[in-house]
Amino acid sequence: MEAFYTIQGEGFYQGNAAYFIRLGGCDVGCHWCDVKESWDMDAHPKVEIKQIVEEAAKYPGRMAVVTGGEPLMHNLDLLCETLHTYGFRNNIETSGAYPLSGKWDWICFSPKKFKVPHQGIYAQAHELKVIIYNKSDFAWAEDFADRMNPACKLFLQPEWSRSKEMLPLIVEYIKSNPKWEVSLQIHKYMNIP
Ligand SMILES: C[S@@+](CC[C@H](N)C(=O)[O-])C[C@H]1O[C@@H](n2cnc3c(N)ncnc32)[C@H](O)[C@@H]1O
Ligand SMILES: Nc1nc2[nH]cc(C(=O)O)c2c(=O)[nH]1
Ligand code: SF4
Ligand SMILES: [Mg+2]
Repeated sequence: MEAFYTIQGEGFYQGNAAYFIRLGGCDVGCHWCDVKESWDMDAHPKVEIKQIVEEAAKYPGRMAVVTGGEPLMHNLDLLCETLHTYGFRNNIETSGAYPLSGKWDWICFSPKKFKVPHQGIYAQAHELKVIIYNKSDFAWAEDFADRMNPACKLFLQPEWSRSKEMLPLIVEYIKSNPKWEVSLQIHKYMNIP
């Protein structure tokens, strides 16, 4: 759908330069999704993998973030292989709704109520990032935290339109449950992609 060099605004690598590759297509249907224009897979032209990676390699950063849409609706083996050949570190943002493909250096799993995650993701994710839309989402987040590998980083991220209401709750929650960290979508505050 699009590709751009920016600063990772979320999660563990927040603040680091990264080349984002956003793949078209998602059928998860989050009503608050901030890239609904990505949902229709057919609305976005197909681009050669080599062309995408050669463009990425023009920038000095060597961290790639593959996102979407739901990137795992595509088989990502060849994209990952090509990125690695060019010296990239491969990170993915996924809802976990489809089986994993590709070789990943970092997997950010952001589960959704609207489509159950695939079992394989729990052992493999490096980061769990739960979106907090209302108060009941804290208990929902804990349920996922229990299923993750013990080394998995845990983040709570306010749903953007609900930040004003949810942030004070997130702050208090993390003070009481310090295994969690906050993730704020800092790119939106900086007005960058
Ligand atoms: C647009 S999604 C694409 C990747 C994948 N479909 C997923 O949901 O993880 C990228 C990240 O943005 C988060 N996100 C999407 N809309 C958001 C919103 N309105 N507020 C906060 N986070 C949001 C998702 O939870 C996910 O972690
Ligand atoms: N700067 C920036 N950081 C991000 N982290 C995850 C994003 C995504 O949409 O997957 C994203 C994004 O769209 N922009
Ligand atoms: S899974 Fe990701 S891309 Fe799909 S609707 Fe939800 S937030 Fe948007
Ligand atoms: Mg985004």
